[in-house]
Amino acid sequence: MPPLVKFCGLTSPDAVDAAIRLGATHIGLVHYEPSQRHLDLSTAAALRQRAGSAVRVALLLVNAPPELTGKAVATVKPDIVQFHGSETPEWIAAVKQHVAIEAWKAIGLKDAGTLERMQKYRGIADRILFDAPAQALPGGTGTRFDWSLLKNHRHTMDWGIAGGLDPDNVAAAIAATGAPLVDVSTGIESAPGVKDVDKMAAFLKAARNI
Ligand SMILES: O=C(O)c1ccccc1N[C@@H]1O[C@H](COP(=O)(O)O)[C@@H](O)[C@H]1O
Repeated sequence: MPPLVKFCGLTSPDAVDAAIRLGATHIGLVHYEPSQRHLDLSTAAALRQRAGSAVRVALLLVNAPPELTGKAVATVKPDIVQFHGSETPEWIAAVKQHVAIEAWKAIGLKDAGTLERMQKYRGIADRILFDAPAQALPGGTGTRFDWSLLKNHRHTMDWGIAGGLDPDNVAAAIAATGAPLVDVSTGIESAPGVKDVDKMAAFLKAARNI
């Protein structure tokens, strides 16, 4: 079964069209002001509408307060909210009580202890996205984590990997981890926030031809 492929941090209609044409299964829109891929809610809503049902759309939020989370979901109408900050299971459960939405939780994978601690998201997050531990920003930095940490891990939740993936390393990352979903942002850009269609195509080819 080829892995699901999510292109995150799309900022333009052209990038959305290319992701769909090339066959990505998911796209991500970032609403987080410090990010170079930040979209205001009306721009995110327009890109989400453009995607229609051709791909699943994730809205990435970082520690957004409840009112903002509600407003963002109501405005953008994503299929998924990707919580990419330090949101607790209680936080995500509270959001899900108000809005029926698929919730992904990004986890900065530092060591084996992280794999134990993240069990508290079981039954609350619909997918865990393993990423590199937070740097200056909590994600989107092109930083890898140690893939070998997942080698013998028995997964108890749906999951995927992110963090420093690119067309040259994604096949090795899938081989090392067995990831059913790969998520990339920096690795398919020509400049921060600008997606490169050739890199998007190369990433999909590498992820699917293993
Ligand atoms: O893209 C961002 O700017 C961003 C900001 C804050 C949190 C997460 C962010 N991006 C997500 O981080 C992972 C890994 O990205 P990369 O491939 O290493 O650049 C991915 O899910 C991005 O969408």
